[in-house]
Amino acid sequence: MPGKQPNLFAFSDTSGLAAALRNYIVTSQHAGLQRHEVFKVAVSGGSLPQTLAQALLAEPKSEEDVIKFDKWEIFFADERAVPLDHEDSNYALIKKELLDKFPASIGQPIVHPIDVEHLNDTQELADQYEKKLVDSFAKGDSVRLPIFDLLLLGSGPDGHTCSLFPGHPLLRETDAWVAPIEDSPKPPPRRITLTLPVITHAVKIAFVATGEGKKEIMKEIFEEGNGLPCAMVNEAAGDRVSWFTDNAAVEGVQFPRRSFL
Ligand SMILES: O=C(O)[C@H](O)[C@@H](O)[C@H](O)[C@H](O)COP(=O)(O)O
Repeated sequence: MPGKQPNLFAFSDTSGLAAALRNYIVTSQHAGLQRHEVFKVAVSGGSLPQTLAQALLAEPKSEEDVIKFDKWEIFFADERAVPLDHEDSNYALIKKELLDKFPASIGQPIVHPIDVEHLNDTQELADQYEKKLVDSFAKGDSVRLPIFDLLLLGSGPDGHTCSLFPGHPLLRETDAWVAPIEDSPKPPPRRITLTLPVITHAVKIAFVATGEGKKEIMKEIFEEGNGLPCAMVNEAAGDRVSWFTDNAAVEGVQFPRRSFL
């Protein structure tokens, strides 16, 4: 249905992509601050944090373009059940790529890592993370789902996003906000992840997918769907979803590109 389709943006290089992503994040930040004076974001791991750093660490072009990092609350869209200083930790990755590089003078965000007390029990790890979401989003009220201002996600070469993998029973989860997974086909196997209802309920969802290695799966996601997790997000959230890609990742993909204005 026109207007309800995801936005597909393709750039010739990562600097063009990063500049547009910065613009999009700033617009989303502005909307979040208008709405509730904070900006609630969840981020994934993989190659995303590096692109994010390129986008966010650039000098602001105007007053409007300033990243108000001290107003951000950062959650993890998925996380591996490992200590926070482990090389597989998404927290460690974001810290290294982004948080540590942001000058302290502009203020620090509130960051919500997993509670490493529960690394041996992924169900408890997920439950405790869900409690953090309840504390932040529900504040004593009963809410059906948290509404993130923005999700910043990646797509795996098999069409997974967060730690939701093709054909996995977790794709049918309807109640939990955060779920454990013990058999992730992408190592490490033990993780927690936001569930599909939480992902598709966000105000905005941005995917970043770059490189030739993504070409085949992008074709499948956009042309066939095939119940792939990324396609499920596209279908459920429609034009609240924006894909930031490079030309190599979408070469030959039959889906209308939008120009980023
Ligand atoms: O923890 C993870 O494994 C990630 O959160 C995962 O969902 C990632 O975003 C995709 O696998 C894309 O990764 P790339 O951008 O590295 O391809």
